[in-house]
Amino acid sequence: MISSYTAGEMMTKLGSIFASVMIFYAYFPRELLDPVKRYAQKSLSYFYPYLQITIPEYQGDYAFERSKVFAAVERYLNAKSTKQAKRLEANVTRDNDNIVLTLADQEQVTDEYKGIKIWWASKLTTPNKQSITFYPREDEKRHFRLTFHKTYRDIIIDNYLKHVLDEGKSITIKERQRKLFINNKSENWYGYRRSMWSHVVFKHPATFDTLAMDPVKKQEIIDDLMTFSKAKDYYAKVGKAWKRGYLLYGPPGTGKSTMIAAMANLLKYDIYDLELTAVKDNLELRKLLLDTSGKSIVVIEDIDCSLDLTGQREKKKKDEENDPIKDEITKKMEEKKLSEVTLSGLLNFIDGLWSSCGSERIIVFTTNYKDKLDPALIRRGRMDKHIELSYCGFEAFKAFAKKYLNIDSHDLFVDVRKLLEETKMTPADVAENLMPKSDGEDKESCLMRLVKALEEAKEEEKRKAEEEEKRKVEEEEKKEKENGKVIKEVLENGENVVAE
Ligand SMILES: Nc1ncnc2c1ncn2[C@@H]1O[C@H](COP(=O)(O)OP(=O)(O)OP(=O)(O)O)[C@@H](O)[C@H]1O
Ligand SMILES: [Mg+2]
Repeated sequence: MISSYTAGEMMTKLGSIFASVMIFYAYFPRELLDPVKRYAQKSLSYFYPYLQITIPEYQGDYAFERSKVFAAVERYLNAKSTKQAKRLEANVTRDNDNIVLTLADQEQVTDEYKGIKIWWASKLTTPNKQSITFYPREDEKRHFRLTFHKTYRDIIIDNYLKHVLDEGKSITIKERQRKLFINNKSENWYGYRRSMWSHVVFKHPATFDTLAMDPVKKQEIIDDLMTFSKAKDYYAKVGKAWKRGYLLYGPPGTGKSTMIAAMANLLKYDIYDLELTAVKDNLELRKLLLDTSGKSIVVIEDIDCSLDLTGQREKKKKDEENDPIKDEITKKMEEKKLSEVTLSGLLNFIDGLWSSCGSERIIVFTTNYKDKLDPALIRRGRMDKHIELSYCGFEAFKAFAKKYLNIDSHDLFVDVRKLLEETKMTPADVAENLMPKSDGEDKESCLMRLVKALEEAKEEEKRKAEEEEKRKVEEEEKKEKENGKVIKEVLENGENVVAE
């Protein structure tokens, strides 16, 4: 009989059966349909050896926040589904141009845990009531359903679900968009925007690979950071807060800020760039601290210029009248118009950071003049590791040559090495001279430019040293002359006294 149907007739027949079922559903009284459905499900579950767990996207009808469990499961399944599922949904992440693939509706993936097979499915339910809403989720409700054999009930509930959540969370951390926070002036803390920190997406390209410095020193810093980031249990065991302080010091242009970006990229932390001069007083500083979160680096750049160490400065004023460094700091401080934050306020801030909410934090200070800082500020326990970033050495130059010119050796390297030993040039200047100025510029002319710049710098240093020497000699001569004059006067006076 069936074979006598053509394909077209077959489709028509099936279509009419489907239509009849739909009409039956639509007109059959709901009060009768629900108990029938419930009864059918109950009898089915009696014979059905599997258990199901549903994880809804929003818990409760009026929940505005997406369930964290759902989000973690979603991340976990996304990682699995890109390899397994045939139908995926592509979404663009917020503030970003990355594409994230998620399981499409009704799509399934299988997972295995300690030899147990688990089936996951993504479901979308659309209620048939007609409503207009601002929240699309009210129309569409998504959930994940996991199915497994009931023999494994305990292991799935006690172990597997925890494993999924942990994995999901760690993928979220790995893939999350990191942020760079900058503190707002307190005038803007309230009102429309109501925020102590403004943020942008943190996308600095610096990494430890691109940071040119002595490889041994670099590896030591990387190891220190990695040990810190994995030491949750250790810190808990010894009863220390899971925090670490770094002081980066060295002349301008030696890569202090670049290293902070590399640290954040390595550990995948957010950065809180704290501008102390925009903070009115110690109380505000404390409030800002409370508004930061874990997995972050709190940075205070140019700490020497941001803080009014009045007490100390007044005491030292006499001895430092001719100190050009101090003059420069004072000038910078005046330009920035100081806040009322005091040294003790800052010390409390750091200690507070150590003991307050959130863990896994790093604090970094940068300065051009380490010696000018109050020892209390940088003692171990506050600043655990002091890192000096200095003028460009040969190893750092080699890293730049690899990065910009893709070479490991060249005849001119000998000259560069000698010149770098004889003169001081910051990595920023070496990079600027070595970088090809156009697409076609050849390696030799880039190296030549650097050699020339180094020679000029050497000449300049020599000239300055000679000038300084000349100045010293002149000063000596002047002093000697004055001393001679005084002696002469004394002698003359002595003769007069004798004559009288
Ligand atoms: N060691 C380095 N490796 C790679 N690039 C560097 C290094 N040092 C400096 N640079 C380059 O030089 C520029 C200036 O560096 P950076 O801002 O990190 O210096 P800084 O030490 O923070 O200076 P300042 O004390 O003035 O703040 C950056 O654009 C960076 O790319
Ligand atoms: Mg800097």
